[in-house]
Amino acid sequence: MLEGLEELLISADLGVETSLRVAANIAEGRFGRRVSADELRALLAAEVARILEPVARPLPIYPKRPQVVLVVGVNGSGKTTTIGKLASQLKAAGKSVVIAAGDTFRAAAVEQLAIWGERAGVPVMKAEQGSDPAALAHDALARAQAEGADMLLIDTAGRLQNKGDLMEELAKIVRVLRKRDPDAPHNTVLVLDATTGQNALNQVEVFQKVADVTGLVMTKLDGTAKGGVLVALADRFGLPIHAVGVGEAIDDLSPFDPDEFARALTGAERVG
Ligand SMILES: Nc1nc2c(ncn2[C@@H]2O[C@H](COP(=O)(O)OP(=O)(O)OP(=O)(O)O)[C@@H](O)[C@H]2O)c(=O)[nH]1
Repeated sequence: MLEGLEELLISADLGVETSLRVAANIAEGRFGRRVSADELRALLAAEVARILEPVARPLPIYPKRPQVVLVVGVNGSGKTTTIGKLASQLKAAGKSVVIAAGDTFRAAAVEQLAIWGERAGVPVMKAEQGSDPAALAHDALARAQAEGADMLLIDTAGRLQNKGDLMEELAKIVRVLRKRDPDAPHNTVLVLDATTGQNALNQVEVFQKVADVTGLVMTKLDGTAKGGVLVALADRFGLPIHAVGVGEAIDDLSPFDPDEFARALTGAERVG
């Protein structure tokens, strides 16, 4: 039974280390007793939910204005889309929001963000292609301060091919922001793509080195990827999971619900 359970967990992308631990926790004290498949799924779901509960935390909103949220992640992980969805949610909650299109390297990324800004009804600050993203971040914060905006969301480039450049670029953005506000950025959110599986663990490690990551968003959970790596991430890093992306539309960003997630992952009917 234990072996079967371990295999199931590994195939659900929990990773070997976490799978073994979860399976061991469940098996503890249960040897010699027959457990039905449904019972096993329920036990598993409860154990997964128990690991995830402490990290299911929405993006904290501070009274401080403007709250600066730096959004980092590799290209294609869903940063731009997540910023658009987040801006829309914040706007709906009565917050005034400014977006900075900080991936100045890719013209398409800036255009895409402008479209999201329009949809969300939020201004998007842009700069010329190839210009210094730190200068843009500075101007965007100056504007957000002048307008008394509640939130500033900053998109960044995600070129991991050259870690040194990325590190320098993000460090410069932070340095420049701190000239205007010593506490900025208040949050650094790493966006991860569920379809990258166990690779998400490496991405967290790399981005923790280049930026002070304070929380995660996992995208593309509407596809075939079940996102079991979130359990491994929680187990290993304990970073808050602020939200999950469940589609390409503006409303497709949901709070992270550990019980629901655990049920979907394990196929259990009910948790507990
Ligand atoms: N199905 C699904 N697709 C998503 C989700 N989030 C983002 N996407 C899609 O993933 C692709 C990449 O998303 P982007 O937001 O452009 O990713 P990015 O990290 O900003 O990438 P760059 O602009 O290349 O830096 C797009 O086609 C999005 O529509 C999600 O939650 N579900």
